[in-house]
Amino acid sequence: MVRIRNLHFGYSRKRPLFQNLSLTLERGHIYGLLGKNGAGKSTLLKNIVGLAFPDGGTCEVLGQPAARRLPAVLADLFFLPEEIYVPAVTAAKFAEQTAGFYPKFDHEALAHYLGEFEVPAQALLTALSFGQQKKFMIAFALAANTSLLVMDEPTNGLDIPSKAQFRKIVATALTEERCLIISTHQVRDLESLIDTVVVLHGQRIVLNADLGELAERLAFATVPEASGTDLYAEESVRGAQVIRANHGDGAGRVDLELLFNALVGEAPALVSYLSQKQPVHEPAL
Ligand SMILES: Nc1ncnc2c1ncn2[C@@H]1O[C@H](COP(=O)(O)OP(=O)(O)OP(=O)(O)O)[C@@H](O)[C@H]1O
Repeated sequence: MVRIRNLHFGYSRKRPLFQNLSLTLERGHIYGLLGKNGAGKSTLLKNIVGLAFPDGGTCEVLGQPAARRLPAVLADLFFLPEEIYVPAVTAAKFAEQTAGFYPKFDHEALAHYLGEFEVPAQALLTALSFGQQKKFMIAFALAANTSLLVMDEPTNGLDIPSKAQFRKIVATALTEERCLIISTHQVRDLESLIDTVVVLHGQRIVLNADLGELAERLAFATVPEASGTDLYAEESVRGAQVIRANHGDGAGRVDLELLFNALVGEAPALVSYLSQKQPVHEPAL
């Protein structure tokens, strides 16, 4: 679905943002793209949807270079940017005017998602609050039913109940045919939604791993004191939060925030452990 090889990209030649970045994304998955502020998540998504062009390497989507922006590819791809702008029309009018760009658009699904999100369908979009506008656009993006759906920080501006609704609705929208990429720097927003975690750090992808596999290999715990064999430890008010090798104690829950902190903190023991038997699809760690 998305195949990036040795991508080089920078807004200026002096400050490359990506160097030799490789990433493969497949259908039937919800990917969570995590990275610190300024790591380049939005820029990577823009390369994927053909709004930024590689300086080197390749970025292919649906088998075509993304930068060519072929009509057949654009009809099967939806990009929801972080900043949204809506025209002064109702939801129904917007759908009438815009759905035609997406051959698989599902009007019934749009009505259903708007109902779930409690977005008034008869109001002018410009009269909605920012959070309601965002929920409208998320509903529209899901209803477009494209093979590739890319959402940049979709939970920004959503209140707590809406974030839970978001997770529920997105989970029901995934099919074997679709690939969803959701970027965020608010790691907790994606817990219990994504099945694969992708971490962007230091100009490259440092992790692209199935959460189930990670849960089998790693154990996350809060303990009174960290031990020397821990792969990563972080002090907290309740003791030490640690990541340990899971020696067959069954798969638990992956603490995404702790894992993320460890990877962007370049925890050498964890990086070395994960690279012993690669759960990642990229030669990054
Ligand atoms: N149009 C642009 N021109 C020049 N520099 C840019 C442009 N857009 C982004 N940048 C720079 O590229 C870097 C990565 O920005 P980007 O928005 O991709 O990061 P991000 O990981 O999405 O960050 P955040 O989590 O804060 O949204 C930042 O240093 C930013 O200042």
